[in-house]
Amino acid sequence: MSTGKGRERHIPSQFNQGERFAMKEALKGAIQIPTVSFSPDDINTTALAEFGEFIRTVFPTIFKTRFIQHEVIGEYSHLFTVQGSDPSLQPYMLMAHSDVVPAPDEGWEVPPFSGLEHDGFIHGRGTLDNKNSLMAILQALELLLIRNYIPRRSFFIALGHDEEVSGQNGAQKISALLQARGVKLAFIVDEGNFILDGFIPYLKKPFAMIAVSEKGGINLRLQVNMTPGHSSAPPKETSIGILAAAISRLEQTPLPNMFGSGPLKTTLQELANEFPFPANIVLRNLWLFGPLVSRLMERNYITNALVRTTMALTMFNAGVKMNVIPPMAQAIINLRIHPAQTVQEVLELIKNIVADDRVQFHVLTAFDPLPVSPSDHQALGYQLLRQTIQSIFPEVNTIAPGICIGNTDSRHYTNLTTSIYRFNPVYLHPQDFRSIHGINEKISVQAYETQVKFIFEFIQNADTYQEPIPHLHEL
Ligand SMILES: CCCCCCCC/C=C\CCCCCCCC(=O)N[C@@H](CCCCN)C(=O)O
Ligand SMILES: [Zn+2]
Ligand SMILES: [Zn+2]
Repeated sequence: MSTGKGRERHIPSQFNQGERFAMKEALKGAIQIPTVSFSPDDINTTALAEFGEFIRTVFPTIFKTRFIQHEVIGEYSHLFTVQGSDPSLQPYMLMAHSDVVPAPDEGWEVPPFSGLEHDGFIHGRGTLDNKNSLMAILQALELLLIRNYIPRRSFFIALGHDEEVSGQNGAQKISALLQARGVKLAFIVDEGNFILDGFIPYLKKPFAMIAVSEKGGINLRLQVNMTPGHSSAPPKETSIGILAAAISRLEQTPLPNMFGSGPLKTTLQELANEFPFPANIVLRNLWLFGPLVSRLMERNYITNALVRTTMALTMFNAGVKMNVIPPMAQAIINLRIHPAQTVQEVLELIKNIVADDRVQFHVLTAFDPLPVSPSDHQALGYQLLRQTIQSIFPEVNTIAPGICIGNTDSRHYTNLTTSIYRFNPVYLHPQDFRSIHGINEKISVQAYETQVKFIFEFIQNADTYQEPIPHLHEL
C-alpha cells in the first residue's frame, strides 16, 4: 500500500505534559457520569444530558470549529459532521457509545463510577466499553484542531447513547438521518475487537483482530403455563420443573460447531506463523487438521464463542410465595448466532432440542449475523487500520480479520456502507475481557494515551491514503 501522495503536512502525534494530564482527567470525568442503560425504557437521562454538557466543556475547539457541524439526535446521541476540503473523497465514520451497563458496587476494588486513578490505571465502568473510544475520538480531534488541522476527507463521528440496550433511539436514528441525506460511507470503524494477548495457548505474541463481521442475536423467552395450586398436594410436574428441564436440555446440547465457515479460518491461517512447531503446521493445513482445531477451540469458553452459536440463560422467573405452586415460569435465553447460521435455522434447532409442546417460545428481538466486510488490498478502511496499527504498535506482527462475538451499534449502518470494521486500538487480556460487563473494568493511562494517538494518526492517514493502483492484469 502506498501512502505518500498528498501528504502535505503530517502533524506528529506527540502531546505535551499538560495535554496528557488533561486527557486522562477528561476520561476520569466521563467515567464519573453514570450513563447507565438498564433497558430501552430505562436509561439514565439525567446523566446522559450531563454527559452532553460535559463533552462541550472538555472539547471546546470541536464545538466552535466552523467546518464541524454538531447535532443531537434522539435527545442524547451526538452526530458530528467534519467537512473535509476535498469533496471527491468519500466520507467515513468513527463510532462509539456513551452508555454503559449497570455496575453494582459489590466486588469492585474501587467504586465503579469513581474514575479513580490507581497504579497507573483509570478504573470504572466504561473504561473499556466504551467511553475510552468516545473520549479518545473527540480528544484526538480536539488536539488536531488545536494544531490547525484541516481534514481533506470528510468524516462523521456518531456517538450513540443506547447501544447497550439496542441502539434504537441513537444509532438507528442517526443512520436513518444520514440515509435521508443521501450519505454513503467509504467505511465505518466502531468498537468490537482489540489487540488480543493471551487468549490462545502457545501463542505468546499479541495480535490485532479487526472484526469484519459480528454475530447475530436472539433474545428468546421460554414460558410454561400450568395449573396453580396448594404446595401440600403437588402435581407430578410443575411449570418450574418443566421449564428447568427444557433449559437443562438446552445447556447439555450445544448448537453445532460451525468451524470452517466464516472469517475464523482466515484468522487462524494468518496467525499460523506466530505459533511454534507443530501448531504452525497444523494451522497451515486446516484442510487436514480442521476437525482437531475445531475441537480444541470448543474447550475454552471464549474461543468456543467463535465456532458456534452460543446460548446464555440470563433470566429465570417463577413463583411468588413459598407454599403456592406458580401458574407460570419464564426464562430468557440470549443467543449469539454464528455468521454461518440464520435466526430461522437457530430457532428450529432450539425447538427441536426442547421438544416439549408445553414450552412456548416468544422471540423478543432477533437479527441475523452481519455480512462480512472486505479485508483485501483494495479495502480502504481495513488497510487504513492496518497501516495505523503498524505505525502505532510496531511490535504487533499479525493483523487478522475476525468476528466480533458481541454486538455493536455499527450493525445499524449496513444501509450506508458494506465496509464495517470493529476494532479498539487497545491491548486486551483474558482478565480484561471478563471485566467488560463484569467487575474491575479499567484501562491504563498509557493505553488510553496510545488510543488517542492511534486516532490522531488514523484521521490523518485517512486524508493521505492513496488508492492502490490495480495491477496491469486487473485492468
Ligand atoms: C482466535 C482468536 C481468539 C479471540 C478471542 C476473542 C476475544 C474477544 C474479544 C473481545 C470481545 C469483546 C466484545 C466487545 C464488544 C461488546 C459490545 C457490547 O457489549 N454490546 C452489547 C450490545 C447489546 C445490544 C442489545 N441487545 C452486547 O453484545 O451485549
Ligand atoms: Zn460497547
Ligand atoms: Zn457493552
